[in-house]
Amino acid sequence: MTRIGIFGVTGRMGRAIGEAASAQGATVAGGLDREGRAHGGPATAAALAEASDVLVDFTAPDALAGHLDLALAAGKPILIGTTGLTPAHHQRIREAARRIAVLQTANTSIGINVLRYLVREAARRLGPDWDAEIVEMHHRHKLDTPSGTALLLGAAVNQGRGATSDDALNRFDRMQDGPHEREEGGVYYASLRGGSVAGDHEVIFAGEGERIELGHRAETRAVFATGAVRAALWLAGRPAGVYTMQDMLGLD
Ligand SMILES: NC(=O)C1=CN([C@@H]2O[C@H](COP(=O)(O)OP(=O)(O)OC[C@H]3O[C@@H](n4cnc5c(N)ncnc54)[C@H](OP(=O)(O)O)[C@@H]3O)[C@@H](O)[C@H]2O)C=CC1
Ligand SMILES: O=C(O)C1=N[C@H](C(=O)O)C[C@H](O)C1
Repeated sequence: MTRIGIFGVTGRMGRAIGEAASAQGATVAGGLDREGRAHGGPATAAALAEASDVLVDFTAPDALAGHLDLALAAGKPILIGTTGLTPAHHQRIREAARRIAVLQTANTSIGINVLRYLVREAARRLGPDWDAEIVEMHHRHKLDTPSGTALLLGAAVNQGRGATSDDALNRFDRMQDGPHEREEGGVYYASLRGGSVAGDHEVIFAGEGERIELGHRAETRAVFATGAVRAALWLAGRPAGVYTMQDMLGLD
């Protein structure tokens, strides 16, 4: 049985992953909270990494480097689900992936990863004349804005349009530089926070006289947890490298 070690075991996602593991033939090796306290399993972080076949990280960006170091020291694969990552974090992931398998994704749900594919293909065919607007809503406790998934969907728009980079045309603040017209080709973001919403995302392509709306609603955090366990099982035993949910699902 594959043993999963959970960084962030006391959090919303950590608890949901604990609940999802056994249904997929996995077991929880143990987990750590913010202070590095063990909750089940080995007493230290290093011992937890040793006792796990695969690690998962659903914590906070400033914890990423330490968790990668633990995975590297133990030679164990790690799934990074934490969002709000900067380019420096992504660089750190690429460096670690020279020696261990790392799957980084802002969203482990199957539905979002299929939506990502649909959005890229829609953007490719529609072109920049169709204005792209991304709207997301999450629970009141979420810290990062926009969501990692909104950025992932924006990257899909940029890729579909053949932009020079995944975030080439991103525009986050409509009021920056004062009132002005929408920039042609820009990908704009709107974030809502409130209540207990697990995660809603919508990509709107607005053309002249018509609109296409592609969206996903997570009705429960269990969809992320189930996808995370599936991805962790897939990752266990893989050779070093950076992996994505697309690799796991066989989507390009
Ligand atoms: N990729 C995906 O599919 C998904 C990603 N996420 C992302 O996962 C992350 C966690 O979300 P969620 O579970 O809702 O958050 P919670 O705040 O509920 O849980 C965070 C967990 O991480 C721990 N933690 C917080 N800060 C640190 C730190 N600096 N070092 C080590 N551990 C820390 C907390 O410990 P303590 O209890 O002691 O505070 C807790 O166990 C967020 O970035 C979120 O966006 C969320 C859902 C799906
Ligand atoms: O914090 C959350 O809850 C979620 N975070 C991820 C994100 O930032 O996209 C994924 C999901 O939407 C839930």
